[in-house]
Amino acid sequence: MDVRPLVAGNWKMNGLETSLAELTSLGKKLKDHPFDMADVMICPPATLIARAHDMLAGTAIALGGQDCHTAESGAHTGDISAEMLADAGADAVIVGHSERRADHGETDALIAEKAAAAHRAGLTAIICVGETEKERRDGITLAIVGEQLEGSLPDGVDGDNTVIAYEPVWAIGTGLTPTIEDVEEVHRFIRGHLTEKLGNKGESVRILYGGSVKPSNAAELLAVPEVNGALVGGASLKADDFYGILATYGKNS
Ligand SMILES: O=C[C@H](O)COP(=O)(O)O
Repeated sequence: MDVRPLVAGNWKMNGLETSLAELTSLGKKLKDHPFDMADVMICPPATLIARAHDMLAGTAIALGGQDCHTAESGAHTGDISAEMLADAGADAVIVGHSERRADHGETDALIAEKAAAAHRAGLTAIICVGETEKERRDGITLAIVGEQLEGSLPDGVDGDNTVIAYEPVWAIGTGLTPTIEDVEEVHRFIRGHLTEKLGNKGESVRILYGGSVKPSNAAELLAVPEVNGALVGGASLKADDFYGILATYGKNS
């Protein structure tokens, strides 16, 4: 099944008010060169979502958060609920990024609860999976990704409310990428898992590749079968680089 690609930028813990100039610049590029080949999203730090939402009104750029709590509200100092992200103007939220799995000990079960919270708030959950360098070396990549999918997907997943991002941990921010064959193998495996679990609904869930995607390698990576877009870290911080990745899909003017 042909699914509309999504290119999402994850700013991680980067971005002050001055960084919003990059969003203005990206919005202008997309306005000057109307682009309808893929959905475009930026996930800035939570502090910037509301301002970004105001700035991006009328543009094709959607917004996402980078994490959410499982609860709607309550005594959880420092946390942000999916409802709060939606209230600030987000359309989606990343859950289970490997940096959260590593830095905060997040488990598959917690990530499934966070994804369910995203759905409850009307947000698309972008659920991240991916193996470490050692796991790849040990030849257990598919087993690890399968286990993460099994544990991290809540009930009720479909192509409208969920996106899967395959991000090999060792490829994040390192400049390293898997071979095209390895990317294809994992994406086909994820698609198989989704269709086995969800039937036809599993066909429409977008599967993004993430890990050192940049303008110079995007064309090759995004052309791989079952790669339905990218989750971009470092290269999403600059409008020119991010637009260079988007332009891989072509522009209509
Ligand atoms: O969420 C994005 C990824 O972790 C990829 O980051 P990167 O493009 O800087 O490697």
